[in-house]
Amino acid sequence: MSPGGRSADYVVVGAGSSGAVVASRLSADPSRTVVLLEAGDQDTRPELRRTDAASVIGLLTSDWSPRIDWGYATEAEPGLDGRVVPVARGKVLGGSSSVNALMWVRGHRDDYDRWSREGNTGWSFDEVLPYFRRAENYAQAPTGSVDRGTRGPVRVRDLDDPSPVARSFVAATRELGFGAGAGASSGTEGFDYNGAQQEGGGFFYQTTRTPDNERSSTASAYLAPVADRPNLRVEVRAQVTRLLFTGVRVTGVEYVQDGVRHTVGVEQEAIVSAGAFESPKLLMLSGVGPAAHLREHGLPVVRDLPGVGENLQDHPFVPLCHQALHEHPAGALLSEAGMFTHTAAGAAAAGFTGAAEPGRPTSPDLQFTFGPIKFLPPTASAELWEGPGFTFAPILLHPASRGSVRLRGADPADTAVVRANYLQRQVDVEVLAEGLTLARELAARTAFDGIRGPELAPGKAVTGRKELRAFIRANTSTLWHPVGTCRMGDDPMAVVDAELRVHGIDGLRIADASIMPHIVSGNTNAACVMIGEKAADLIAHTPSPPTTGRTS
Ligand SMILES: Cc1cc2nc3c(=O)[nH]c(=O)nc-3n(C[C@H](O)[C@H](O)[C@H](O)COP(=O)(O)OP(=O)(O)OC[C@H]3O[C@@H](n4cnc5c(N)ncnc54)[C@H](O)[C@@H]3O)c2cc1C
Repeated sequence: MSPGGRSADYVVVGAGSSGAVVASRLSADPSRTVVLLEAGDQDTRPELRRTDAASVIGLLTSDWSPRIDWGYATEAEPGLDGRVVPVARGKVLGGSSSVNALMWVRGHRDDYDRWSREGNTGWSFDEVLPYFRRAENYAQAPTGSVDRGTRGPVRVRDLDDPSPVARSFVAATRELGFGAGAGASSGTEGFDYNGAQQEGGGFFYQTTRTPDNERSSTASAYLAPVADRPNLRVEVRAQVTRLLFTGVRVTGVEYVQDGVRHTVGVEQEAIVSAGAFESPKLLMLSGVGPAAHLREHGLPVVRDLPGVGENLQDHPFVPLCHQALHEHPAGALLSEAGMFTHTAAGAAAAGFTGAAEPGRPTSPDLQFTFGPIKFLPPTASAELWEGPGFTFAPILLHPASRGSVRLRGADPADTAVVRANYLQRQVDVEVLAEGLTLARELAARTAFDGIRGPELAPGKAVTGRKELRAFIRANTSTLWHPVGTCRMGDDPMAVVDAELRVHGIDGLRIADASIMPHIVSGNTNAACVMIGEKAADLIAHTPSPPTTGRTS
């Protein structure tokens, strides 16, 4: 049946980093019909295409930002002195890849090997590498680097002209003895964190910038070039409100577009790619989730899956901001340089998810992003914002804390209740405290002589461990990387199996950030694109899958 009809072979929910990839790849075979339903609008607003730091900040701060964002915020966070933390989520074609900060980071080899060690067959680094490669089109494939994709849809570039202050950051990492890593490339000045060794410091790949300096979101990379496919129908302003079942098989999808309710039949499979908040919310609204919670909201239970909405992980960070002594050129990226390393606190707590964990994680637990802009706490006085500055942002890569996503009610228009539980576990505070100390050591290097003004935040009064901890709890926020809420695995709390099929349900997969068992070591967009690529392959090679046989 044509995708313009009342049903399609595949219905994909959400055109973000993963969903746009799934729909594009599946519809490459003209014998398959694909409908892609996106709650947001077209990505035609010019600001969504621009890549300079000011435009990227504008996506979050303009008066029109609410039109391209879901408006999510956490509940009052106990670990953050009761603060509520806004968590941006793109609501537009391309999803969060249309609004993100453009850094392209694959993560560490061990991130994926760990998923595989835990029983997720097919997800080791060597097995996911072909999907990163399939996605990537590196403008300058680094010499000496491990497998780099050069023909994929997503354009990835070296930072052509880093700002002088970002160069100071990289020089400071060298002064402190953080190397360039193995497989060093020239383009990134000796730092290929997407190569054989992630540990080290250098400039970020300009994730997804095209030669004409436009954002390469999954909408522009994967959907725009195939817009004329007759077997692919893309609907925008189409918010999916419910999956429709016959028994435990998904047979349709209900959505509301411009106030009108529609349904589309599912001949083969529905693929939910609505992101780490909206995917579990949609499952729960459809009767798949923790039974008691669904009943609490008067929802019929199709399948009791207690893990739906659990295991929420994110990347919290805390800023260390300096005044600059003189004006410096605006950066090309919001964060131009960075570093990946290990902390003593993290090492001491390694295996923090339990002694039974098969193999301890070996990937870095601390990332820095460094930007040629001021990033100050919301409480900072107006005069601190005056004049130029630069910011170190230590990021907690592997939080021990876990949060959750729950329904606010049975109305699909409500955002979900997000309890991130940031810094619930003390070790998370300790890793960030080490990060601030390391940031101060970097800022003190000769590389910053001549540009280093006073430290504005935390400020020189905040020195002892106790004061640093208090600063961290008062000022930590998110890098907008929520994952893990429909976790892949084969235990009672897992939601999907290693082929991304929802346990106990037929004709339904999830493909997005929510399937990650553990968050990856770095910004999460590339991993989500990889998940979309791999999902499409799993679906294309698997005839309509039977029930997995797992009981809830
Ligand atoms: C401000 C910001 C900056 C970031 N910076 C970076 C960065 O520099 N580098 C990096 O690697 N990562 C970055 N990230 C994170 C990265 O972009 C995300 O992890 C990734 O895009 C998530 O992909 P996803 O497919 O899981 O979800 P999304 O890309 O968010 O896609 C979900 C899509 O589903 C749609 N949707 C949701 N519910 C429904 C529904 N019911 N019906 C229909 N459609 C629905 C949404 O509108 C959205 O389009 C950033 C994120 C943000 C928000």
